[in-house]
Amino acid sequence: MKVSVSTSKINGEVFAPPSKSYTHRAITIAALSEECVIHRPLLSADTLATIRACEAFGASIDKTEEKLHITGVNSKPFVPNDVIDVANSGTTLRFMTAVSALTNGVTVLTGDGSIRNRPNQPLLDVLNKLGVEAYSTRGNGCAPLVVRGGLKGAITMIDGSISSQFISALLIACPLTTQSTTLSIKGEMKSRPYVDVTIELLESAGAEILVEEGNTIKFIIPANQKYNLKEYTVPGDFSSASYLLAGAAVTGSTVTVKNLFPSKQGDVDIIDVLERMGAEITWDKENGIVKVAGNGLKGTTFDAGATPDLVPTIAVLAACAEGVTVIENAEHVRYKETDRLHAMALELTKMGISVKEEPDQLIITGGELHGAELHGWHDHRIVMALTIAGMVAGDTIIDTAESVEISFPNFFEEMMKLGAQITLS
Ligand SMILES: O=C(O)C1=C[C@@H](OP(=O)(O)O)[C@@H](O)[C@H](O)C1
Ligand SMILES: C=C(OP(=O)(O)O)C(=O)O
Repeated sequence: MKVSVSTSKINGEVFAPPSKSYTHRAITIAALSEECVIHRPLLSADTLATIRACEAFGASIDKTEEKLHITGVNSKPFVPNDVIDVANSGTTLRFMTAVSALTNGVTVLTGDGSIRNRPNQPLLDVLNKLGVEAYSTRGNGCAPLVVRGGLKGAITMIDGSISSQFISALLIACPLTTQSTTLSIKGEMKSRPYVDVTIELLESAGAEILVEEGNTIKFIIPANQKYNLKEYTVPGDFSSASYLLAGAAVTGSTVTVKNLFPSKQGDVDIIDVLERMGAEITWDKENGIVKVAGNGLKGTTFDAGATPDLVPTIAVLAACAEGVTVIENAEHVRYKETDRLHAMALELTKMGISVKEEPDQLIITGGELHGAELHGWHDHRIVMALTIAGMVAGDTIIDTAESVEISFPNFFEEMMKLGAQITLS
């Protein structure tokens, strides 16, 4: 699908969609519990992959738009009777690799072309130290993965610089084993807020994880725990909201986004960044309402260590701002659905913006965007960010637009309701 974007202003009120990260965790932890109702889940291509995988492990899931009723496997996932296909979802692959380690048989996990190029070796290495046989069929750390269950606790270590999803996955599986686990983090722990989201959900399910901060972060995971998630309401998604808020900021529009309550999501930082760049922004935390009005933006420095998913949005804000923006500490942004540093550098350059790409940085000099034919890289965040850029430039066509299905299926409809001049073909 292609999206054609003309210069647009957007105005009005919109609800942020439910959080993808919270939905993945709620489904997985509910599937390992006995019985749970999840209210307002995100139903998107990625969370549907998690639903399918949990069903393959023996959970039964009844779904409507408004809720999921999950009958879980009470800590004992079955051996799936087919390969698990996670489609495009990294979170699903990493979480289900760890769930596979809890079975008493062999699971094979694979996904689409993008997923089969994303790294998992640090997770496989730790699982092998925890009594599991886990390997990549091609020996390169990428899916297809094979996991023979038998997870036990141990004292071990993992590299924190590639993906926090490895840590979240282990935090979900290890409490259900018969020996405790201590997991130390080697190097800088990237995307830390996502691990905090995992712990928040585990605690809602009655689990206990101890965290030792210090030069080395340590997670101490007591054994023989059970999950008892009974009822959970998914909060709004700040990463998805970033496109709505940035869309208003770059087009000089006024937009109100609801369903944005304080949360452990790191991407809540978008509010701070917009403020720093000069947008007029207010956040009524009690009522979960963010209101933004576009104003001439100016460049900033942004550390992407904790919030990689904001990078495409901030790259577009930078392109529309006066002066230079440095997006730094961003190497891990290359290991997503696509290499997002490279993709954004290339596409913004096509729109006439000067972008310098370093191994872990983008240096973007704001300027006048012009319309262009752009590649969406089959990546939801690239497509949504470039749509915002197109609303400034006009005459912009972006391919692979269907990929918004991954996290924000009604993105274009919501934008059109706000007045964006968009056509799909
Ligand atoms: O755990 C999660 O829900 C996620 C963690 C982050 O990945 P990394 O930890 O690989 O950076 C983020 O980019 C992804 O969109 C969702
Ligand atoms: C990287 C993302 O998700 P995942 O890792 O689950 O594919 C994302 O949503 O931007």
